[in-house]
Amino acid sequence: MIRAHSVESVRAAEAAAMAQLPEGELMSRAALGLAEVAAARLADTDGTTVVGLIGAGDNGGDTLYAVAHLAESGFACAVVLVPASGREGVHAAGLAAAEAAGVMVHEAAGAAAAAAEVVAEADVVLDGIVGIGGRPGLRPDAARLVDAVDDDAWVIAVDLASGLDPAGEEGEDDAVWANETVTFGTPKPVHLLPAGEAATGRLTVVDIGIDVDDVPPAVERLTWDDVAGLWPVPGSGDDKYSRGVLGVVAGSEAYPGAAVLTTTSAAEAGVGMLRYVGTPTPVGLVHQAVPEAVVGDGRVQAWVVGPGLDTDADDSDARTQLDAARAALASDLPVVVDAGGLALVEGRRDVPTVLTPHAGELARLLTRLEAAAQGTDDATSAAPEPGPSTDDARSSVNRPAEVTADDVKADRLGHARRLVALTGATVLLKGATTLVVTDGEPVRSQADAPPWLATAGAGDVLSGVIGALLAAGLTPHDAASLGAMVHGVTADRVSGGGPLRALAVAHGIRPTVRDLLARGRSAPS
Ligand SMILES: NC(=O)C1=CN([C@@H]2O[C@H](COP(=O)(O)OP(=O)(O)OC[C@H]3O[C@@H](n4cnc5c(N)ncnc54)[C@H](O)[C@@H]3O)[C@@H](O)[C@H]2O)[C@@H](O)CC1
Ligand SMILES: Nc1ncnc2c1ncn2[C@@H]1O[C@H](COP(=O)(O)OP(=O)(O)O)[C@@H](O)[C@H]1O
Ligand SMILES: [K+]
Repeated sequence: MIRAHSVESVRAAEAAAMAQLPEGELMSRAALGLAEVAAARLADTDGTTVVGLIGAGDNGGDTLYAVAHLAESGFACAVVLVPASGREGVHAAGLAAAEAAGVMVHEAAGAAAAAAEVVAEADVVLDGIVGIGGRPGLRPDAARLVDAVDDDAWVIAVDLASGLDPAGEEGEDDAVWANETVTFGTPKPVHLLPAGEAATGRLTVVDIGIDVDDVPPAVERLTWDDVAGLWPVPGSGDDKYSRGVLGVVAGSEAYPGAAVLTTTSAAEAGVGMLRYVGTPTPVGLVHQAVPEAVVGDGRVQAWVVGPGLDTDADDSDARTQLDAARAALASDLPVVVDAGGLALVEGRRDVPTVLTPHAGELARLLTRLEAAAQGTDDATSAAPEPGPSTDDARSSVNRPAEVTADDVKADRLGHARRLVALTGATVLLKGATTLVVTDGEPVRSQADAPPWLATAGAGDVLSGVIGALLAAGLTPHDAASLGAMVHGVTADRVSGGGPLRALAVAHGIRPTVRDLLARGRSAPS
C-alpha cells in the first residue's frame, strides 16, 4: 500500500524528527537524496548541465544544497533565484553552500530574459520554487522561467511540482509539468490524486527519517502486494454458499451484452455462486456464456444492480426485472449500483453500498439527489424556463445548480465527496485515476489501467468483480478499491500496449488474480 499524508501530518512528523536531530539534518538528507536521483538521471541521459529554480522557502533550500552536491560531483550547475527580492529572499545557508561549491547564481529579478536563457540550457532542471508551503498556481515571473525550460530537459520536481495544490484538492493548469518528482519522507496527497498526478510524473520517496507509520494517511493506493492480504481465498471448510452468492440484475432487451460482461467477470473473479435476473434475451445469452450462473431470484449475500438495465422499458418482463432491482436496493444486503441502477437510487443508503458512476453519471445523480434533498423538482429541469409565472420564477431561484460532467472532471474528489455526503455510500468514480471515497476512510486512488480501458462495457466488467468481492464479505471500501485495482491491472496485461475489448478484460481477471496471489505467496514476509 502506498500511503500519502496531509501537509499538517508531514509538518508534525518533521517537527518530531527535528527535535531529535541536529539542526539542518532533515534538509541535508533531503538534498542528498535529491542529488543522487538527479545524478542518476544525468548519467542515464548523458546530461551535463543542471539548473535549479529556487523559491523563497525551504523547498528552495533543499534544491540549493542538492545543486551544491551536483557541482561537487563535477556537473555544470547554475541556480536561478526566482523571488523578486533576489538573494535576500532565499535560504541563506543553502545559497552559501551552492556558491562555495562553484554554482553560478543568477537572479531573475530585473534580468528575466538572461535568467530564461540560463534555464533553457539545462539538461536537468530541479524545480525548487515551492513545496508543501505553496499555494496553487505560479506567479507570472516563475511561470515565465518554467516556460523557458527546453522540451528535451528532464524536469525533477522537488517534493512536488510547483503550482500544484499540495492537498490535491484543487486542479491547477499553471504548474510545473515534471518528468519526475522526488519527495521526502512520505508521498503527499497531490501525488496520487487526479488534480496532480499527471504533473507529478514518476515518484521517488527519499527516506529522511521521519516516522509516519502510525499517522492516518489522507490518501492510499493499493499495490500488487496487497492482493494476497485482501483477496478472499477459500479454505478447506468452505462451500459455494459460505464463499458468497452474488445476485446480478443487469442487461435488458436494449443492452443484453452487459449481462454477459458482468456475470462473466464475477465468475472469473471466483464468486461462490451466481444468480442472474433479467429479461429473455440476456437470459439466453447468460445461459450460453456463463453456464454456471443460475437464472432467477433466490438467496444471495450481495447484489449488482444496473449494468445495461433499461429503466425506461415498460413491457412485463422489464417491469419484473425492475421490481427485482428495486427489491435488491431495498434489501439489507450489500449492493453495487452501476449505470441504469443509479437512476433507482433515492437518497441515503443505510446498507453497505458501492455506487460506481463515471463523471457524467455522477453529475446526473448529484443534480437529481441535490434537487430532491432541497425538496425541488427533478433537476433535469434545473434551468429556468422562459417566461415563468411568479411562483415558477421563485422556485427556480431556489433550485440547486445543475452539475455537469465538466464540473465533475474539474474536481473529481470534491464531487465524489458530495455524493458520499448525500448518500452515505462508498462512491467509486471511474476515470484514468479511479477514486474510491467512503466517509471516515482515507481516499483510495487507483491508476492501474491503460487508456485503452476506456471502452464500452469495461464498467460492466468492473461491477462484476466488485460484486464478487462484496458477496465474499469485503467491506465496500476494500471491495471497490481492490476491484478497481485488479480490473486495471488486468486491462494493462491484456492490452499489452494494444487495443482492448471488455470481454477480454473479463476473461483476464482469473489469471491476473492467480498471478497476484502467487506473488503474495512468494513475497518475503
Ligand atoms: N521542514 C523541514 O525540516 C523540511 C522541509 N523540507 C522542504 O521544505 C519545503 C517546505 O518549505 P516551506 O515551508 O518553507 O515552504 P515552501 O518552500 O514550499 O514555500 C514557501 C514559500 O513559497 C512562497 N510561495 C507560496 N506559494 C507560491 C506560489 N504559488 N508561487 C511562488 N511562491 C510561492 C511563499 O511566499 C513562501 O516564501 C518542503 O516542501 C520540502 O521541500 C525538506 O527539506 C525536508 C525537511
Ligand atoms: N483514460 C483512461 N485510462 C484508464 N482507464 C480509463 C480511462 N477512462 C476510463 N477508464 C476506465 O474504463 C472503464 C470505463 O467504464 P464505463 O465508463 O462505465 O464504461 P461502460 O459504461 O461502457 O461499461 C472504467 O473502469 C474507467 O475507470
Ligand atoms: K517544487
